[in-house]
Parts: sequence; structure tokens; C-alpha cells
Amino acid sequence: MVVVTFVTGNKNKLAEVQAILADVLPNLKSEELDLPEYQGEPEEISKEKAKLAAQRINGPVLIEDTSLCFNALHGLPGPYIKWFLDKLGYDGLNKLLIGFDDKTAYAQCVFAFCAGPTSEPIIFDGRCSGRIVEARGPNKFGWDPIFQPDNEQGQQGRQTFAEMDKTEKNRISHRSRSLQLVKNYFLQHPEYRT
Ligand SMILES: O=c1nc[nH]c2c1ncn2[C@H]1C[C@H](O)[C@@H](COP(=O)(O)OP(=O)(O)OP(=O)(O)O)O1
Ligand SMILES: [Mg+2]
Repeated sequence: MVVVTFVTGNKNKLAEVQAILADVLPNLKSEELDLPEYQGEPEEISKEKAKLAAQRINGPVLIEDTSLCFNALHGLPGPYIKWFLDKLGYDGLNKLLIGFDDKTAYAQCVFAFCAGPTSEPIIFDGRCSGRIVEARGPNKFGWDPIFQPDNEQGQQGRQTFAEMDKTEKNRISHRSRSLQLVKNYFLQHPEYRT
């Protein structure tokens, strides 16, 4: 069996990935590396991140890059949300939208699988639409308190990701949608799990 390594510096991501992939990739390893990230479109950032990870690990790797995209700002902060969150906090992120009626946003999770140091990465894109609200719920993972996802009918939801229990978040999140595609890929490639 060829063991896949999920490379991330983020413990919360790792926990969600392990929970969602448990049945398909029970042998998923993890490596705590905070890889440098190129600027550009989310797909390109993930591809480059995956190539770098595959070189560092010298084997098959899975990485992901998460964006939070404000529709009024044409998708920004997008992949730069980590730095915006760090510098502006929940209030500052809300204030970015003060001049706009449109508070809608989407979370995007782009997984990339790279089979080895010389392979071309494969991309899996999952999104969850919602809106930016004043922070509600425990402050445990990134921007969870200010993102209120739409429900499955596409209507405005009631809870922020931070207010939901983990199972509920993992059922509807950007990450779980992207991981659904990752799962399908690995179901067709049993060499990574048996
Ligand atoms: O479901 C989520 N709910 C709330 N916040 C989230 C979520 N997923 C990522 N986040 C945060 C973490 C980081 O502030 C930024 C993404 O940046 P991103 O580069 O993908 O993550 P990271 O640097 O923490 O980990 P990694 O080592 O995998 O790159 O959004
Ligand atoms: Mg990162």
C-alpha cells in the first residue's frame, strides 16, 4: 500500500479531514508543515503547494487551501483571508462590507493530490455559500464565527459555522464538498488504501 500524507500546519483542518476521510483513507498520515503559498487564483496556489509538498515528502501528498470570498469584493480576500483575519479580526472583516448591501460570501476549499515529486497535481474544488455576520459562537477555528452558511435549499441559514456542532458543519461545509470529490477519486484508486 502507498500511504498518502496530508500536509498542513493547521490542526483544525487536519481534524476535519481525518473525520471526513476516515472510511476511504483510514491510513492517511499527516505532516505538520506550513508551506509557502504563491499568490494567484486558488487553483494555482493549491497546485504549487501540492508540488512543493510532494517534493518535501518525496511521496504522495494531499494538501488544501481555503479561501473566504466576499461577493461584493469580487472574491477578495479569497486566498488571503488568513492575513486579513489576522490583521483585521472579525470586526474589521465585517467593516470591509459596511459600504455594501451585499453581505454574501462563499467559502472555497481546493484540495490538491500530487502522486509524487514529478507528478502533476489533481484539483478538487468545493464551495459553500453564505453570508458574513457579526461574530457568534465559540472562537475555535478561523473565521467560523462570522460565516453563516446557507442551508441545503440555498436559503439563508440560522447558525454560523462556529455555532453548529462539528457533524453538522462537516456535513455541509466547503471542505466536505471538496472531500467528497477526493473520496470518489480514491475509491477509484484502491492502491492508496489497501
Ligand atoms: O473551515 C474553516 N473555518 C474557519 N476558518 C478556516 C476554515 N478553513 C480554513 N480556515 C482559515 C485558516 C486560515 O486562517 C485561512 C485559510 O488559509 P490556509 O492557507 O488554507 O490555511 P492554513 O495556513 O491555516 O493551513 P495550511 O498549512 O494547510 O495552509 O482560513
Ligand atoms: Mg496556509
